[in-house]
Amino acid sequence: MARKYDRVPELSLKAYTDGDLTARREFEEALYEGFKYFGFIILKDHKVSRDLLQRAYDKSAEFFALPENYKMDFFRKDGQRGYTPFGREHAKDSDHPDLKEFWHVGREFEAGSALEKIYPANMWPEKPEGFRQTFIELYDALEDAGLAMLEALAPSLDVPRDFFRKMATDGNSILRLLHYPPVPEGADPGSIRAAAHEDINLITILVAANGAGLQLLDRDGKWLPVDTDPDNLIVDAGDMLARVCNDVIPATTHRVINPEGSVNESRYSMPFFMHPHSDALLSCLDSCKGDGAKYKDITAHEFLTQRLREIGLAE
Ligand SMILES: O=C(O)CCC(=O)C(=O)O
Ligand SMILES: [Fe+2]
Repeated sequence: MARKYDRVPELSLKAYTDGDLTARREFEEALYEGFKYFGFIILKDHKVSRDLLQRAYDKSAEFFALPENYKMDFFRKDGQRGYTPFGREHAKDSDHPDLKEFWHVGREFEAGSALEKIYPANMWPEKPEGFRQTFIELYDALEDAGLAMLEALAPSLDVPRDFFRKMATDGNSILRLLHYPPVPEGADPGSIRAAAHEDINLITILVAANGAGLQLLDRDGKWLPVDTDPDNLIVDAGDMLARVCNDVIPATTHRVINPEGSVNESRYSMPFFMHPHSDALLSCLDSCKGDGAKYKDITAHEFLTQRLREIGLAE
C-alpha cells in the first residue's frame, strides 16, 4: 500500500491551533494520512497539563486500590457509568474476558438540564478525595483536544469544518479510567489485558499509559507497538467514523498485551471515547460514497446499543 508516512505520525496541536495556513494544512494532511494508513496518530504540544495528568493517574491508582466491596457500590450492569469489575468486558469477537477493571465518567450536567433525559448521571465516590474534580477537569481538557482533531479532519472529507464538531457537541463521550492489575496466577490463558478490538466511537483520545503493551494492527496485518512519551496523547479512529466515511478511514484494530518477562506490574491508562450526540445519524458522506455506501444509516444511539450488547455490557 502506498503510504506517505512510514511510521505513526507525530503532530503538534499547537501548530494547528496557533500556526499559519501552511502549518494548519500540513497538520490536516498528516492527520488524514496517519488515520488512513495507521488509524493512529500521536499528538504533542496539547493543552492537557502534565500536572493534571499526574493527578489523574494518582487518583485512578488510589481508587482502584480501594476494597472491592467499596468499588462494587458503583457497579451498574450496563457499564455506562461508575465501576466495572475485573473480568466483565470482552472484545466483540472474543469469548475470553479482558484482564482489566475500569471506571466510566460521562458528560456532567446540571440538575434540570435537557441532557438529564438522555444520559445517565455520573456516579462519584467520596474516596479518594478530589476524584470528581480531577476527572471533570480531565474530561473537559480531553474533549477540547478531541474537538480540535475532529475539526481538523473535516476538510479532508470535504465537509464543513464544524461538521463533526456539531455531531460531538453534547455527545455521549466517555472517559474510561483503566486498571490492568498484575496478571493473576491462573488467569484464563486465552485472556489478555485487552483483546484485539476496534473502538465503537468517532475517535479516541488516549492518554499515553504508564506502561507498554498497546499495539495496533497495521494495514499489512502486522502488530506495531504504540509507544510514546507519557506527555503525549494518542488519537485513534473508531467504528462510527469508519461508518460515516465508508471505511476510507477504517477503524483500527488494537489490543493491549500482557507484560513480558519478569515484570508483572499494574498498568493504568485513560482513553476518552468521543461519541456523537445520541440522535446523530451515522450516514455515509457524499465524498466517500465511491461505488456506494457499505453501511445502512443508523443513529449513534442504536449503533452504540448494538455494540454494547456484543461486548457483554448491555442485555
Ligand atoms: O489501555 C490502553 O492503552 C488502550 C485501551 C483501549 O484500547 C480501550 O479501552 O478501548
Ligand atoms: Fe480501544
